[in-house]
Amino acid sequence: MDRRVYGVETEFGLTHRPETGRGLPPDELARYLFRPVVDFGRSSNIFIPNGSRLYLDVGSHPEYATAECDDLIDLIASDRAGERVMHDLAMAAQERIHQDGFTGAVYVLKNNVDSAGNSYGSHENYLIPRTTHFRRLSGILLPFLVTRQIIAGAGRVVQEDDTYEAHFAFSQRADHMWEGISSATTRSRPIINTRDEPHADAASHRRLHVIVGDSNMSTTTSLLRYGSTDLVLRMIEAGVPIEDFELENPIAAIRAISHDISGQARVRTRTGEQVTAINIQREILRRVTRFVSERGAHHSHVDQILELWDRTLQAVETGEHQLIDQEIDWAIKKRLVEEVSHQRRLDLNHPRLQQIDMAYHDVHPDRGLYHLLVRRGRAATIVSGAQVTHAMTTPPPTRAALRGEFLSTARAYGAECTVDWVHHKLTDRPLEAIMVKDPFAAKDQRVEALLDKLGDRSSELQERSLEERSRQGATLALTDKYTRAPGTQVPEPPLI
Ligand SMILES: Nc1ncnc2c1ncn2[C@@H]1O[C@H](COP(=O)(O)OP(=O)(O)OP(=O)(O)O)[C@@H](O)[C@H]1O
Ligand SMILES: [Mg+2]
Repeated sequence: MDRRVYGVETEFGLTHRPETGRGLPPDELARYLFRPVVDFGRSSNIFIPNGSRLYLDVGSHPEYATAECDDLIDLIASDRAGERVMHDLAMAAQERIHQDGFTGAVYVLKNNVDSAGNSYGSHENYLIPRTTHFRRLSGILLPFLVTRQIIAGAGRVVQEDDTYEAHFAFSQRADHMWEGISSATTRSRPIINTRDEPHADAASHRRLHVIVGDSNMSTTTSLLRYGSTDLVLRMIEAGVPIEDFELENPIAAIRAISHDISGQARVRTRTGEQVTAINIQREILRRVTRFVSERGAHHSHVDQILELWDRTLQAVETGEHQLIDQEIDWAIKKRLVEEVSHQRRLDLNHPRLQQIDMAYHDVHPDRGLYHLLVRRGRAATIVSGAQVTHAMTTPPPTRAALRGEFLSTARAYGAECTVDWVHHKLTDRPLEAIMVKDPFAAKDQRVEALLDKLGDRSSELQERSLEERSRQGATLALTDKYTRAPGTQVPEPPLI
């Protein structure tokens, strides 16, 4: 596929640390956090004007699912916008918590394990053609995903326990995966989830749901993670033959690889060969590079992705982690941990280093250590603050644009509506509900016609400025795009 739709869902860790005593229980804290969401959308599971979804499940890990993006930079900006939304909500929650007589700070962490050892995810979605043979796809993709952590892991300080000495690992999520492929997400945690909900025309497409990744702070790591996966998928879709690396036990392999930062951990393929993650990644990169040189780059970041991919493998192979310690999360974090451990003479088991690991993922722009490193010029980034602000209010030019416009217009006219990834419905006009199966469709005449029934939009609606919107709500993402000109009449809905 030349164009692909991508989406990322991120679950966040949430904690309250009061000045003394115990923090608020997680579910209560989550309710504080989501109060502005419920005020805005009358539910804790809503789509917002930028086309994304904000969601609080029964647990206490709030989720932000980006709108459908057809460009990697849009995807990364949209994911970052989710962090900013969570941060804004946390600050508003903190203020109300203080008003209610509690002390302390609210922390939102974009990581994958909390201090009690619970894991939460960062799920990737890729639109793929239905014609791709799924067995072949998973045969190639699984070894790629099992080993992808060496190029895109978030890094983790592992403390000594019954199994391990204290050490630094590639991934946070690797120890929490239980199956290679299955249709369940929560109980068994497969690497690839096969639940078939395409949010597209099921006759022609599937939505590939990858739930193995670590949440990334670094935007360059994100580019490598999504960009490399997209390239591997393209090669599979084109039917390019690739060496069979199917692993005998993908789950044992993912753990063994994570816990050996030298990249030398050997894992067995189904054919009995012993290979390292570097062997597998090198071979895949070689094939992808040849594929690109034969067919050309399909977007402007391909060269950057291939260069960073190669350099990251070289860093692992040689142990020269400084080659990537501004661009790849695990290496950025490892350098930081090593510096602190050296300066303060702490061994890796020291709780302070666990705190550093967590603080790396703090989404707070002043307090979070990843953000601090960016400010000090020690971590590279490819998405600007302005791009993130834009993504908070503006959907990418895909079906998300339709959803955003639909929501914003209905809100301006005070018309109740419901949307999901494919449906658009005005509550008062249920028979006119519109289904948009094409995730690339940024325009749809039927949606336009339905909105036209609300009024003469071009003369009655006024777009509000960013300044005006930033004064309105707890977060820019939960503000209205339009105001309605005074005196505008809203037409009566049809009698049904
Ligand atoms: N046709 C599509 N192809 C690929 N990605 C899509 C498509 N349609 C939507 N997406 C993306 O898929 C993600 C769906 O997130 P959502 O959390 O709603 O799904 P889910 O994980 O299947 O559901 P849940 O979290 O309720 O279990 C979003 O990031 C969205 O942008
Ligand atoms: Mg989800």
